[in-house]
Amino acid sequence: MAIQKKHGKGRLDKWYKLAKEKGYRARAAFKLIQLNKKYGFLEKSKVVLDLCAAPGSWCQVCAETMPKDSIIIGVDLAPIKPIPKVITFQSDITTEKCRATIRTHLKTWKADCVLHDGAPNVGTAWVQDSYNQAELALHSLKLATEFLIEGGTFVTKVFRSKDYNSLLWVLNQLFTKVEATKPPSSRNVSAEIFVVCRGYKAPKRIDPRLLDPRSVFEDLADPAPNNEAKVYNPEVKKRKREGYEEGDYTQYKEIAASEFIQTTDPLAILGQYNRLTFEQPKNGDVALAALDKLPETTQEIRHCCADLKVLGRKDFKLLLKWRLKVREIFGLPTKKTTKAPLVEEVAEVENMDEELKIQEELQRIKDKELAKKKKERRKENERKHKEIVRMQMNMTAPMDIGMEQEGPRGADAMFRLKSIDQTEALRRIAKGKMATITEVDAKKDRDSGIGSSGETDDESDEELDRLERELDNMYESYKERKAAADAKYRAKKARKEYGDDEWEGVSASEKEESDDDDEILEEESSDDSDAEERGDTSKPLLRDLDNTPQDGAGLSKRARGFFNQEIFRSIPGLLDVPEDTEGEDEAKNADEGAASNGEDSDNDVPTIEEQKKMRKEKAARKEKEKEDDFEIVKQDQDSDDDWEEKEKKKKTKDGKPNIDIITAEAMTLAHQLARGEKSKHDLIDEGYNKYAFKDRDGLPDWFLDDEAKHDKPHKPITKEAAAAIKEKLRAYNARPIKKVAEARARKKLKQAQKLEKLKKKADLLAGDEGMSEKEKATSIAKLMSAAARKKRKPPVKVIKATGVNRGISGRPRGVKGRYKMVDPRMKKEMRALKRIAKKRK
Ligand SMILES: C[S@@+](CC[C@H](N)C(=O)[O-])C[C@H]1O[C@@H](n2cnc3c(N)ncnc32)[C@H](O)[C@@H]1O
Repeated sequence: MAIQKKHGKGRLDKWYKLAKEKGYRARAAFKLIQLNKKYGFLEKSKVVLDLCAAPGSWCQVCAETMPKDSIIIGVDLAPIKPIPKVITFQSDITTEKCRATIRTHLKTWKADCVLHDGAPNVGTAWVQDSYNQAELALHSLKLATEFLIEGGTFVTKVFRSKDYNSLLWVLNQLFTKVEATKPPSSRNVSAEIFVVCRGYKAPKRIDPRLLDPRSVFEDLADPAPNNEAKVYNPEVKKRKREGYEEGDYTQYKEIAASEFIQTTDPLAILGQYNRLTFEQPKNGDVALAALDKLPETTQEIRHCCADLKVLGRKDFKLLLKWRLKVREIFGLPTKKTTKAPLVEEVAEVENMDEELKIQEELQRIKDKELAKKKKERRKENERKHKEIVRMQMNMTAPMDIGMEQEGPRGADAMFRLKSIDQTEALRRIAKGKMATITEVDAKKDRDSGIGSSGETDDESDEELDRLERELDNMYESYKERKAAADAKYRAKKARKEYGDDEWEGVSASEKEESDDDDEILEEESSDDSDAEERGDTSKPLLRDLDNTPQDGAGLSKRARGFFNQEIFRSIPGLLDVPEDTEGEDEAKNADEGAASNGEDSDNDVPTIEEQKKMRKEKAARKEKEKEDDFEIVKQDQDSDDDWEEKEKKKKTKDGKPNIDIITAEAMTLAHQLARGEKSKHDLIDEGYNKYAFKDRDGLPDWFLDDEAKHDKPHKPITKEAAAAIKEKLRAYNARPIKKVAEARARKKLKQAQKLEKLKKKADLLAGDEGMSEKEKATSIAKLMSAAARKKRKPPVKVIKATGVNRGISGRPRGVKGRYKMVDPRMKKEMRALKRIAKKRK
């Protein structure tokens, strides 16, 4: 992962730009906005105390969000430029003077909310920084306990350090709800976190120790380090997210090798140190010298001692064995020597040795296998990473990734029957229940294989999951980068998010959804028939959110909305809602067909051809019926919120429907429907295509996106439809742009206002009894001519770019109105141009 810079351009992120745009004094404003969005404490507050408020962006947010005439008090060590409706002053929040000043401002009022975003001077050691932050937070809490109203809210910033839990404990004693959260605008690289405490308990007496940093943050004994884990899992390195332990600030440590031999806890040394040294200390170490000369201290052992942090399990074992051997030579007690006196026990030790040997051999084989697998995985990772990078550089399309996999018959193939061979699932599939193998089944199946250990499978699963997640993340960041650079892509994405993509007939995904629903319904109807008998039809999971009845004809919501337009109402057979009778009819037809066929009577399921034929016959019958009868079109019950749909349905003045067809495909379809070349049944038939039954479950986004780009139905376009759309677009483009239209409208409005004024003045003059008719006429004429006179624009001032004005950018000092800067160069060029023009004449 790239390390985010904490300085320079790294700091100027989108929140910084947004803050500049919105006029906030710091990007921190968005932290409060986001916290308030989540918890909504500002809207209901009348008095807010902002501790450590400079430069004042939180105060700005408070002034914007809180009710009118609220009291906002901001205090900081640094001066705060005045903010309307906010009282600010300079003080240290840890002092008594600050407390007294707040009291004078608040008088008898209590604060509904106390905010604290203080940050002491950071840049010293991490431990010190985090402690100072926690201490400052505790000071702010102390002020909060004095000024906060019962039930009030306290928001504070803290660092995730070892003091964090102590602070949280204290907060929990004083508030009913304490939640820690990190708003999205807070940088990920920052250890800061915000704690929002709601419901101040306002106890009558607070134990002073609760707010005293010395007693709250007093050191607890560190738990014993797990050196065994450090030694035997050297690859898994724990990051020091909580900073370094007290007194343990250096990262590199070494110790004499003789210490390792003599210690009773060798694992502790292997876990904590970087190197075992053979260098003699100033005053000399006999044991170390002897150790250095021993033949057991081989070159390999020396290599291992040189850097303990790079050693693996095997190397550590080698060092431990070496230690035991040397201890024996030096006559130091070992397990063997302590057990030596008993003859029977010696025999036991030998036995253990043999077992140990076998175990070691097994371990060696296992290690070898693991190393091989690891190497393969690393290679695969590197290859995938390369591909992603290539894709991000637009050197390859996302679809190329994964092409080298073994395809539909490979080990990971979706339809591989081998993997379900030994499970229940195969039997269930054979029975026709279309059961799928669950993850658990599959896992069990894999783990039960002889010789394959569960641990290895789990590991590879985890690795695969990790890889997939990594791929997904990379694709997400690729999309973000593309969106940042490409406005069209952004617009497309936004359209997709709001489900406002171009209309494409019966969309595959919607179809898929409805198919899924059907599946569930089928299953439930078989299993849950009791519920149906009870009349219990409530199935909340399957409820349509917009409460519009499903037409059951397989049309998507967008398609239904399209066909709901007035123009299609007159087309018979398009909007009729298929009722349950349709199913019954079909069943009847099927029965009839079966009866007439005679030999097929056992087989209840008609073939696809038969179904199509039946559907056509039924459509013809219905058409005939409708020709005879009046057709009753069901009115949609629009909800009030559905104003967009209502607007669409509104007719224009001349009674024509207000339809907006924007694609050539939709126009072609509209033409075909209007001419009767296509019927509803044709549309339903077309809906059953290869795109409608695609299984997209579990497929990665990059793959689905790429599929969606290329693998979609091609709808026909006619020449006339294309021409009609072209004409429509031309008309759209001929309209003036919004700005021009607005400017024109403004001009018109001004003129109308002027005219209105003139009229009033003329009326007054006309009604003036002290004036003769002639005088009235002349003064009205004067008024009119004055109004008609155009205001003369003041002339443009010419300023010489010499003297104090030489090389300045922007308006020269003391110049008002329009101006033009000229310099000798410009003068000369103008003259030259004039000369040339004269010569040409
Ligand atoms: C991150 S800034 C606050 C930003 C502020 N919330 C805003 O929205 O503009 C942290 C502030 O804490 C202030 N500060 C640190 N220690 C303080 C103390 N003991 N008393 C008052 N202010 C302090 C610093 O002066 C600094 O301005």
